[in-house]
Amino acid sequence: MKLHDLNDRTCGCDESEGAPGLTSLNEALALCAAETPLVPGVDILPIGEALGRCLSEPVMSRVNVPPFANSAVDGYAVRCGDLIGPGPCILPVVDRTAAGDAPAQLDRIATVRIFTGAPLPAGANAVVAQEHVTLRNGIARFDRLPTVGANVRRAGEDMAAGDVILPAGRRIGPRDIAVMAAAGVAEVRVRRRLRIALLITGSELVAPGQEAAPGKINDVNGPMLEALIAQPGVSIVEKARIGDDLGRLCAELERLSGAVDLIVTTGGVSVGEEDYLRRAVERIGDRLHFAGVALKPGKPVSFGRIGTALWLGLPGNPQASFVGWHLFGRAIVDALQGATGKPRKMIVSSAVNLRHKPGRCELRPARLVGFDLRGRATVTAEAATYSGRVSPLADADGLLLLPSEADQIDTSMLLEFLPFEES
Ligand SMILES: Nc1nc2c(c(=O)[nH]1)N[C@H]1C(S)=C(S)[C@@H](COP(=O)(O)OP(=O)(O)OC[C@H]3O[C@@H](n4cnc5c(N)ncnc54)[C@H](O)[C@@H]3O)O[C@H]1N2
Ligand code: MOO
Repeated sequence: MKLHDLNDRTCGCDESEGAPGLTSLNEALALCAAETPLVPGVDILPIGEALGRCLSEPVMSRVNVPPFANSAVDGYAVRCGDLIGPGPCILPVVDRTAAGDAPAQLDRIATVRIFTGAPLPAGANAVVAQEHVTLRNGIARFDRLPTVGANVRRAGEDMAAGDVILPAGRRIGPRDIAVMAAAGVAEVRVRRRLRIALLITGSELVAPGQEAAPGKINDVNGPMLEALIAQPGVSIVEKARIGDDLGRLCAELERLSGAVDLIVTTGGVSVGEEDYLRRAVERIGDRLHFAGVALKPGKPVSFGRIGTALWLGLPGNPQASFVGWHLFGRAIVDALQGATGKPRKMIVSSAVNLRHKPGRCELRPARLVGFDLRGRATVTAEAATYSGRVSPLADADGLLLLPSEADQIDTSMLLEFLPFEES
């Protein structure tokens, strides 16, 4: 990956001084949560098809887990009350029980040969592991007396029938599927699939691989956002690339607003004469919740409503578009689905001193490089953020938050870091 000239200033991010007229990052995130309605409607899915979907109601265990007391080891089931004195204990083996068998009976001074997972014989209350037992002519002998419950997995010790095992709003992961399978849950109710439209604007754009005439560039945001948005529970039902034309944009936004839950646009959201998105939403939309955030990159990011559809206007610069989706797009998707989980966050320190211009929070692609003397993760980042550059994204493990008021970031400061979930 090429090293960038640290002194070059071609980004445009710092064109307006400070943050006049911009909404703070926290306020913008609060508006995303407050102004996003929960989508109506649920799907009922087999648990094996529910990965990544969001529970619309709590899930309860249908059974006790385990459903019956069973042995945690291969060994010999005993009744502790039979075993008195210092030992050794000498007991006849009167039965044999394996996983899947119906429970045996232990109703006399004896032992039952038992295997891991087999139901504990009625009357037995402990299992002696076979490593501590010698067996000769059907007689088991062991020296150490077991305590009541030794090597026994009690019925319901993991989960009890009726227990809430997963809360509403949980985004289902592989571990949740394990818990539901154990609890005898076959199907779950999850929020219905979101319908998202992706509209990439810019007269300069061509599809990657297509011959680019002078003045044209490859569309980065289209393929990048398709990959970022494509999650279980979300369908991109419309995607289009259109030129900078106010009339066409208005018509397209109006059409899409009746068909989807969320319209995501990129480009054309800043202050230039060819930037039509805000004007289009002001003309045909119902609300503009914010237009511009004290954030770098991503300053022009905007959020509003057109009819029943939400609109997220991401900037054209690819790094700004990426950060805008990471912060606001994911928050809006979570709110539409009623997801209660919070994005993962780490506290790190920078392995190198960094400079930052006060006024806007900055989210700079950064790489995890090791640990400091206190065991805290350390990161390195480029000396500046260039929102038009794409290559720093591939090198990064996450986004490092440089607080808006800080001008110097030194290696002793604690910083927030948002790790990427995908590899
Ligand atoms: N006078 C000012 N100019 C700019 C300001 C400002 O405050 N005052 N803000 C700058 C910031 S910050 C950003 S970010 C950009 C965002 O502008 P837009 O959202 O209107 O985006 P465009 O002007 O359409 O494009 C910006 C840039 O990105 C390239 N681009 C656009 N779409 C794509 C795509 N799909 N794939 C790859 N590259 C794309 C486009 O060609 C431009 O170079 O505005 C600054 N200007
Ligand atoms: O270049 Mo701008 O700050 O949004 O990304």
